[in-house]
Amino acid sequence: MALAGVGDAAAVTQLIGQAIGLVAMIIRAVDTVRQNRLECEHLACRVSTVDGVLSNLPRDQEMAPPLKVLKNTLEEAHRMVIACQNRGAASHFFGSRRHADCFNQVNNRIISDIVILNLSLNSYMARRHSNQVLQPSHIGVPTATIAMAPWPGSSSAPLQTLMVVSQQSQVSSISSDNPRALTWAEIAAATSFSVELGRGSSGRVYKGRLQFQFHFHHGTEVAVKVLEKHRRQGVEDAFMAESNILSGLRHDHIVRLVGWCAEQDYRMLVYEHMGKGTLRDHLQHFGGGPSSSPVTTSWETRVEVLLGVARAIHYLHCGADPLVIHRNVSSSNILLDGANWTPRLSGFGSAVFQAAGVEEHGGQLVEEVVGTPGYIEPEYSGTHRVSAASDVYSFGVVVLEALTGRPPDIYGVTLGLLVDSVLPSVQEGKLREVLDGHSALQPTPRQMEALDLVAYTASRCLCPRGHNRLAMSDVVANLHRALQTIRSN
Ligand SMILES: Nc1ncnc2c1ncn2[C@@H]1O[C@H](COP(=O)(O)OP(=O)(O)OP(=O)(O)O)[C@@H](O)[C@H]1O
Repeated sequence: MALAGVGDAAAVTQLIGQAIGLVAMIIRAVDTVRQNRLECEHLACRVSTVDGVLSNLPRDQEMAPPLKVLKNTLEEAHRMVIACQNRGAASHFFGSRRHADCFNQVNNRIISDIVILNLSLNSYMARRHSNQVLQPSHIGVPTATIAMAPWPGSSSAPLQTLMVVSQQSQVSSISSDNPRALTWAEIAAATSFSVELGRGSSGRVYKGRLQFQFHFHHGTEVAVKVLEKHRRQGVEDAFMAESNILSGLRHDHIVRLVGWCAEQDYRMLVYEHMGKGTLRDHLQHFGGGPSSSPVTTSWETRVEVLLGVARAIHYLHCGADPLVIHRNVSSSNILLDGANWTPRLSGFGSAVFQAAGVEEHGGQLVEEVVGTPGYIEPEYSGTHRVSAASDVYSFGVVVLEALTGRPPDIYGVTLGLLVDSVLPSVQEGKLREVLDGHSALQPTPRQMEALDLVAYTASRCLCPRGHNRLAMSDVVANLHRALQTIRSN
């Protein structure tokens, strides 16, 4: 593929700069609006999610056409917000049109513009990938074009997308089954919505089995997440984040998205079913719960699970393209494969693309602090600036949970957070006092040596940001060493 020439690259950079500038102008203008305040705030929230996408775009000529369309929409959105600064300007701008309809239209246009931009990005990355000579570690190949249903509010012409396979050595070996748009009828054929697997902040998850005759997915067990219709704005953003981000990720320790459904008001995400539940399910024998699984009864399996998840987060931070911050790493978002207990990171509804060059400013500014209580990094919750280091902190809490078997948020038991109640003992070298007391987990001296390293790693994930907190690459290295120590037992 011909890469963009210098002139093209400069023009694309300029377009990106203009679009980012418009995003900032819209967000600033919303502060002073007097009319339609709520709608303007929703609009600002929507456009702020565009920011991360824009910052990560390659300077390639292929990006120019969708960028121009997005820029026009942002200009329209900016004019709308400015018009809302006073009543006279608003009635002049909207005329006899319903204000809510105008906001809906511009919101829908922004969504469809981002989807088209994302499709161009995927196609660019697929072509770039196919031009590279595959090294032995590059498992998987770029894949076929798949049809995607028209997004509500977008043009009625079907869109085309290409999925890419990342170049990480841990990329999934599954190469031919890419996420695709599913119709409501296909979902209804797959599930009766009677077996509930769990509930998240955005909806319920049901078990199903795909019925695609003559398709390799026929008979695949799936988990169907139905995003609830209330809180439309949040649902739309979670759906966009999860479908956009997850469909570009390929890793053995990241849950696989099979497809999505965006028909009329429905927003559903379909994943490969993970038959053994979540890591939290297997740790909660503390206070009563299942107690016979290898995750519950074996230090080796626990450290294997932690290592797999650490690799997945490391891939998000350093290997994915664009890079991703998960923002909701927790033991409930670590699913276990039914076949072999392989852990897979899930819960990408709050994930964001990492904006370039924001680390030195303390991370990227986000509208809302999201995450699970007990896992949220204090710096992020205090400043609204999220960074890869925020995921490292949350992972540190997961490691403490795996060591102690205790939940992250133990109000009602000891009135506090796990970090506050357990970390001091770990730092004072009294790990044994807080270690999971399950009868099958009495550690041998070699295991204790490994667990000390795991605990030390947790404490270095949980120290204040900038005070020697580990990067995920170091976490992976430490956990790998700990696992080898256990296996050498
Ligand atoms: N692929 C899957 N296989 C089996 N069970 C699943 C799967 N995905 C989710 N679940 C179950 O559904 C529950 C809720 O999942 P969901 O992804 O909605 O959680 P969440 O991360 O809290 O949601 P959100 O990201 O929207 O906040 C999980 O805790 C798990 O029990």
